[in-house]
Amino acid sequence: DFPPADSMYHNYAEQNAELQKIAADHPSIARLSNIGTSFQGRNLMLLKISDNVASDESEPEVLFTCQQHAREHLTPEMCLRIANRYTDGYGSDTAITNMVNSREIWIVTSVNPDGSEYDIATGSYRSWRKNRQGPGTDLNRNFGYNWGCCGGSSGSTGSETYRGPSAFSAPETQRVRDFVNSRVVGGVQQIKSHIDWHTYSELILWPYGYTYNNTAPGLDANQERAFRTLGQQMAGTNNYTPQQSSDLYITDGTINDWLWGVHKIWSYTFEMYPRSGGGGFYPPDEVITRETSRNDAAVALFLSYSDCVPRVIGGTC
Ligand SMILES: NS(=O)(=O)N[C@@H](Cc1ccccc1)C(=O)O
Ligand SMILES: [Ca+2]
Ligand SMILES: [Ca+2]
Ligand SMILES: [Ca+2]
Ligand SMILES: [Ca+2]
Ligand SMILES: [Zn+2]
Repeated sequence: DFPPADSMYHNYAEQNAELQKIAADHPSIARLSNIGTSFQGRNLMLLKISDNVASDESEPEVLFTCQQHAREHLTPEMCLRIANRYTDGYGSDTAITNMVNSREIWIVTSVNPDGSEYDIATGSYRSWRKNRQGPGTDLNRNFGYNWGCCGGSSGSTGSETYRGPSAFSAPETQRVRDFVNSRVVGGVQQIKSHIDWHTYSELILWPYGYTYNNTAPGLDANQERAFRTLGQQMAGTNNYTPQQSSDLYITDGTINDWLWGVHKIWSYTFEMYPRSGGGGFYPPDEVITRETSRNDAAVALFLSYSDCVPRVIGGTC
């Protein structure tokens, strides 16, 4: 479990108890399931938030994923805050009510529960990042778009950015892949936009990661401008730094590149607090409320455009 000083962070069992409570408290707009299991057999929990939640309605779908990286424990707190706000606020907050009525929101609170539990198992942090399959795979280098193409990952098993022996070699990325693929209905991908939550550095990132070029096959100038414009507007609300992810460093096999490259899902990464210092991957639990609520406006803005991101530059879908 977490060190006693950091007891406000949710371990895997506490995450799931919180999710079960949300679903129990809001049965008409929240429903809990899973996308399958991790390498060690833990359920990868999936919360759906929408009106008529038991029905698959023809409403634009939005995905939030948290904790691909084990030690980034602030990110399940962010997913839980979104889950709580968009259920508790229903019927009282106009913007929240409108989003829940007009979209289907999917939340995966922890993509890497095995790694997360391993990181805290001894009561002292282990700085673990990867999954727990063999030497560990960096899940955010294991997705199958331009996998291992471009020096943005490692082929060494001991590396923190080990891409795995093949694309989608990790059960966890396979389950995310299968869920997203399952949302192609009548040949149309129902998920329109996505945020992957990480720590740390206080950044808002958009594709591609595999190339320094702002435009590339499947990402034209208008699309880049839409990504950048919404990224900049969201950054205006939380004071993160907006940039193309390759401005940071080249990455290949990321969730963002796969979601955009294969499915044309408008996919961002948010790197949360701290910018630097601040406890690094392990900020004290006293910052949880401040640093998750810091993103409330960005999430609201994102959700308002989440059905059609090009609208942010006057486009249509
Ligand atoms: N959380 S982090 O420190 O590992 N950074 C992430 C950030 C990241 C995510 C997507 C593209 C480029 C960079 C990573 O996967 O490297
Ligand atoms: Ca504390
Ligand atoms: Ca609905
Ligand atoms: Ca639907
Ligand atoms: Ca509706
Ligand atoms: Zn990360």
